[in-house]
Parts: sequence; structure tokens; C-alpha cells
Amino acid sequence: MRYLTSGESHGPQLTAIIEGLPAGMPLVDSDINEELSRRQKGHGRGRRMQIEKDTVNITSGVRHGYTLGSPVCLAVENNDWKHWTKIMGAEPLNEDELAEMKRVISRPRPGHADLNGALKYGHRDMRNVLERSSARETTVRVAAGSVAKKLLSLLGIKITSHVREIGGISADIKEYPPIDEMMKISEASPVRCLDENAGQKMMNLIDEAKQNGDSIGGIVEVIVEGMPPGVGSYVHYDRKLDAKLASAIVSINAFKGVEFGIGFQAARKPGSEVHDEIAWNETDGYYRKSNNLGGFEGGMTTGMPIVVRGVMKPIPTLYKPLQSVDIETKEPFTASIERSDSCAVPAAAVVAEHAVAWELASALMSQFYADRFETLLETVEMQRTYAREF
Ligand SMILES: Cc1cc2nc3c(=O)[nH]c(=O)nc-3n(C[C@H](O)[C@H](O)[C@H](O)COP(=O)(O)O)c2cc1C
Ligand SMILES: C=C(O[C@@H]1CC(C(=O)O)=C[C@@H](OP(=O)(O)O)[C@H]1O)C(=O)O
Repeated sequence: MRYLTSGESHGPQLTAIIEGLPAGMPLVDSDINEELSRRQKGHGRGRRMQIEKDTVNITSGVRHGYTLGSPVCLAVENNDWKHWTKIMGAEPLNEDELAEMKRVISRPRPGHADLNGALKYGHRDMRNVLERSSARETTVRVAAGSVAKKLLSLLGIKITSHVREIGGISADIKEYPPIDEMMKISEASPVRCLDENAGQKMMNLIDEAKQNGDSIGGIVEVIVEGMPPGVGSYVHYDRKLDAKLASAIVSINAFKGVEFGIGFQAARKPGSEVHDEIAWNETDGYYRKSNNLGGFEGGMTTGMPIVVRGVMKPIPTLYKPLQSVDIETKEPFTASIERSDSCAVPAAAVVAEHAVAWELASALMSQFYADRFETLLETVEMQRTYAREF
């Protein structure tokens, strides 16, 4: 399976085209809209989220609530577009407006794509860069990911996400509740934090950062239960499923790091405290007595829950901007200010969840390829039985 996205942040719409879905999979708008709405929530977001109410228009590949096996096109309109038609060049301008338009963005924001993107593509107006480098694009990544999440859920695979840390305040999770419970808590919490105390502190810190014209980042965690063992491969670098997940996480705007299970802690412990002992029983087949490695050995799923975390840096646009240089005059200036979030970690958790869902669904489809969804169901079930009895 693959997908492409297109669209500018303040253009008319965002689009994703998915190729390679099996035919006969149930899919309706609400499967996608519920996930889009989750991405829009979360303490710390700017005014844009009040303007948008992201809903999908499925324009191809689905009839009467079932996939056809043909490309699925998902379109999400930008409500904000109507305020930007002139700036985005969709309307002819009079002289005054033209003069106004000469206020091009020439002072790159440290930490955003502005300067690198401008010099790469030769844009003197950095709006040409920020329109596409904006995380607005994650809307349709979530749309595509929600189709993958639907496929996973029909195969009995559950996935959720939550916030582990914001601005250095860490959620103190002694024991994870069952995954259905985690889904509910993270949905209800304004920072998607499973620990209510830490959640409140995180919100206070976000408010403080906002008041100071600053921004903060954090750590999100994605948890998956029900993946059959043996998905992915050890035989080649580009077939290792943990590597694909790592790439998907780091591809999210502002994500700088990734870890599985106990992650970086593994560097500070002896092997006897890291590797998960293997056991077997009739109901579950092989299982691990612990899950320090977060569901992967040798680039393949172990059948244990997948636990993957991603690190998001603070948002680069600052209302108290950092020093930069004007690319026209080469004089030092403070960076330009665009309307901005002060913290988008809770939203980014939902994006990470969908990025992971996509990679897992895609791996299942390449390993158990099926033109018909029913065949996929049967083959995945066969793999589970085979693994249990192996
Ligand atoms: C959900 C989400 C919302 C974001 N909102 C903003 C924002 O309002 N302002 C901003 O400057 N960056 C925001 N970012 C981060 C930038 O998009 C990102 O830093 C930029 O594209 C540069 O890419 P890089 O940080 O991966 O190098 C957001 C990221 C995510 C995931
Ligand atoms: C629009 C979204 O996030 C945007 C991501 C973003 C950036 O620079 O990445 C900058 C802001 O854009 P705007 O200036 O239009 O408010 C965010 O709002 C979204 O998540 O849907």
C-alpha cells in the first residue's frame, strides 16, 4: 500500500490518494472524521483549530460503504482558505493589494523549514515554503492513517496513543490500564495524558509558555495490541518493520527522536535486565515474560504489544522571535511571526498513532497480500494459529 498527499496549508483543500487497499473492506466517512476530530483537540493549539472543522470527502474508491480495490481519494477542505484567496494568488489584485503583497516573508524562522526550503527551491518569498512544510499536512496523513486503523481494527488489532511528557513534566504511569481504557482516558484528557496530576501541570506549563511568547515540546507514546508475530523481516534493511515505524515517526513535523520499549534505557542496563524471557502456553502460544523491547526482535513483531515513543521539539514559531537574517538585505533581524500553536504535542500523539497504523497495515498487506478483504482476514488468522502451534 502507498499514499501520497497534496495541499497547501491555506489552499482550498488537502488530498490523500491511497493505492493498494483490498476490495470489500467496510469504510464510511465517520471512520475518518472521528480521527480527524481527535487530531484537532488538545491544549496549546492556536486560533486555526477554531476555524477548521476537518471532515473528509471520500471522492473515489468506495461504494455503498465498501472499498472497491481502486484508489481511494480523501479530500479535506480548509475553511481558512476563504480568508487567504488573495494571498494564495487565486484572485486578481488591485494596485494597493499588490503593494501589500510585496510584504513577502524574508526573515526565516529558526527551526522551521523556511531558509532551507527557500534556498533549495529558489523562493524569495518564504510563504512558498511554509505553506507546504506546515503540519497542516498531517490532517490528511491522519485521514490515510485512519483507513489503515480501520483495517487493523477489523483484524482485531487495537492502537492508541497518549502523552508521556510535556516541557519536562513526565506522566507517572505505574501500570498501564487495559488498552480500551487507555483509549477513553486519552480521548477525554485535554493533554491526552493518562496521569491527571501531570496533565494539569502540563497545561499550566503550556499556558506559561504561551504568555512568555515561547513554546514547548514533549514525548508521545503509541501502543498497539494484537499484531500477529513474525510481521516484518530480518533479511534486509528495508524490510525491518521497526525501522519503518522509526522513519514514519521521525517524518512527522518537529519529531526528532524515536525509541521502542525501554528504548535509550537499554544502553544503561546489562543484557540480563533487558532481553525478554520466552515462554509458551496453549492459549497464547509463545509470549515474552516482559516487554522491554517493545514488541520487536530482529525487525519483526514478537506478538507482544508494540510500544513506540517519539520526541517532539518545541514549536519553532515564537511570539518572542529569535534572531535571524533578512535574506534580501542580509541584515540581522528577528524572525517573522506566523500565527502559531504554543504546544502541539497532544495533537502530534494522534498523528504518530496514525503514522504507526499506516506502517502496520501496509506491512500486513505486503506480507499477506490479498485483493479481497475477506482473504486478508483469513490469512492473518492462519498466521496467528500457525504461530501459536509452531
Ligand atoms: C500537529 C503539529 C502542529 C504544529 N504546529 C506548528 C505551529 O503552529 N507553528 C510552527 O512553527 N510549527 C508547528 N509545528 C512544527 C513545524 O511544522 C515543524 O517544526 C516544521 O515543519 C519544520 O520541520 P522539522 O521541525 O521537522 O525540522 C507543528 C507540528 C505538528 C506535528
Ligand atoms: C493548521 C494546522 O497546524 C498549523 C501548523 C503550522 C506549522 O507551521 O506547522 C502552523 C500553524 O498554521 P496557521 O498559521 O495556519 O495557524 C498551525 O495552525 C493543523 O494542524 O491543522
